[in-house]
Amino acid sequence: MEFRLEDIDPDEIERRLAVVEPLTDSVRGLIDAVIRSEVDDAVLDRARARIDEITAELRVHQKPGGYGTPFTRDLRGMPWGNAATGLRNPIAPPLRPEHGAGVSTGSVHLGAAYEGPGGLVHGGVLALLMDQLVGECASTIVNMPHFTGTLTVRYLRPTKLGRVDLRAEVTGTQDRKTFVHVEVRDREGVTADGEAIMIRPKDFPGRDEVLAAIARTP
Ligand SMILES: CCCCCCCC/C=C\CCCCCCCC(=O)SCCNC(=O)CCNC(=O)[C@H](O)C(C)(C)COP(=O)(O)OP(=O)(O)OC[C@H]1O[C@@H](n2cnc3c(N)ncnc32)[C@H](O)[C@@H]1OP(=O)(O)O
Repeated sequence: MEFRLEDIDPDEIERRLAVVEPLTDSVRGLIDAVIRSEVDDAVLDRARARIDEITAELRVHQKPGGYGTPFTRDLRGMPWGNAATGLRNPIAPPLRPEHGAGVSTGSVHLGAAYEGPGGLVHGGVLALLMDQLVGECASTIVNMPHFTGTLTVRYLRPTKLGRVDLRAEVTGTQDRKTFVHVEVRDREGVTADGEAIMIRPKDFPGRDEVLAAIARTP
């Protein structure tokens, strides 16, 4: 986990998102189309050549490694490459968590790209979403990042592709540990639940900047 300060204002964030979010959405559409298209092989071949061209164009100037987790002076995080929530990441559904007092919620639409057994959501995808939500739930309660130490998932019944709702709730804290319960529902009710032991790491790159930003927060 590495945090870095990126000193930009809300207008600049909105300007960047206005460009990249529609691009990310278009690529999500592309992923879905690649999975479900029944066009001729020649059309698929032509599509590949055009996509390769676009990929080469985007690679002319790119970051090394992952996108990282930049944050502003107001502690607004911009983890736009995150696998579950990333606003620049076409494989992220994306989950857009909302946080209350010790409770975090989020809803996603899981289509063909998230399939495991036919017509059903992949168990690993559910674990991914649960992991993210418990992480954010534990982190926002004390405004410090937490790692998932242990996440125990029970798959209670199959989860249908389509709308899925998640809810996480802090059930206790002990020193650097925060305990979180999480539930997943499809349109017919609870399909999976989990218990997480979240741990606030003693140290992580960018920690001093995060602490300084928190100290400035009223
Ligand atoms: C924007 C600015 C920032 C501001 C912040 C505000 C909001 C932020 C919003 C969002 C934040 C991010 C949200 C992310 C969400 C995504 C979540 C993930 O996917 S996390 C990746 C997967 N998890 C790992 O990769 C962990 C890998 N493991 C480790 O790094 C270490 O093992 C770690 C940190 C988990 C523990 O290491 P130690 O050195 O701190 O642990 P020791 O000191 O030995 O133990 C401390 C206590 O924890 C228990 N413990 C240790 N490891 C445990 C484990 N794996 N499971 C359960 N308990 C464990 C121990 O028994 C001990 O408990 P006793 O004090 O004795 O009661």
